Amino acid sequence: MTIEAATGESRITALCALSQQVRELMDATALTDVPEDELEAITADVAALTARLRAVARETPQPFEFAPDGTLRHLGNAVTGAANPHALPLVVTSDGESVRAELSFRPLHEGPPGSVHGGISAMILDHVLGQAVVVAGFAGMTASLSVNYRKPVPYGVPLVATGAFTRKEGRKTWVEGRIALTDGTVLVEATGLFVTPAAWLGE
Ligand SMILES: CCCCCCCC(=O)SCCNC(=O)CCNC(=O)[C@H](O)C(C)(C)COP(=O)(O)OP(=O)(O)OC[C@H]1O[C@@H](n2cnc3c(N)ncnc32)[C@H](O)[C@@H]1OP(=O)(O)O
Repeated sequence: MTIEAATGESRITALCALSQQVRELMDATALTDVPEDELEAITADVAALTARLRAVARETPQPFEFAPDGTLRHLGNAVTGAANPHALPLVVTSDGESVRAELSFRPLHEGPPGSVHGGISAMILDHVLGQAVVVAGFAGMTASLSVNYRKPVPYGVPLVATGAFTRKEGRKTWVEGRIALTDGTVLVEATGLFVTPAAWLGE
């Protein structure tokens, strides 16, 4: 994989603004209660906008790249990508040893009525654990992820996701993490095994 320097920052800013507006559209769609004729009119408007966006299209989302400040970013990522409407987007920070992200789910993420879908929580933890692998100085793909659902995850509530390295053996790295309320109450725990593909090491 080649990582290139970003170009066209003002266009990136516009793309991120569009993605945020689409998130709001998705939220509004999940909660709307407008009459049926209004739904049909809005559907036609959205279809027209979709066609305008598809007029000039990439084959893949925005790539891994170096931002102008020298940091790595992946604007097309489904969890962290500011240019991907699917992403929260999650902002993961690190103290050099572990990783942390403050987040809040939305009604759009509903699984069981009134709480967040378990697969959404697992997706967030997969990413946070992957970042913990990177912070530990390694790189890898998720080989296995074990998730323990302790309590239903509410939406519309501030939460904290954390992840940390536990051990390393050859190309295998184990990490653990959790999603908790801000008072520390653990909602979901996960352990992950990440494997550095032999190809990444030129083996
Ligand atoms: C900063 C960015 C953070 C991003 C976080 C998001 C992470 C992701 O979502 S990644 C996407 C999801 N994961 C994937 O798509 C991975 C798909 N799988 C693969 O590519 C490969 O199977 C991969 C890379 C996991 C392992 O492939 P490969 O390097 O050929 O493994 P292989 O040589 O067979 O095995 C290496 C070791 O790992 C072990 N291993 C491999 N796969 C598994 C597994 N699924 N479960 C348990 N152990 C495994 C093997 O037993 C072996 O152990 P040992 O060295 O003790 O004999």
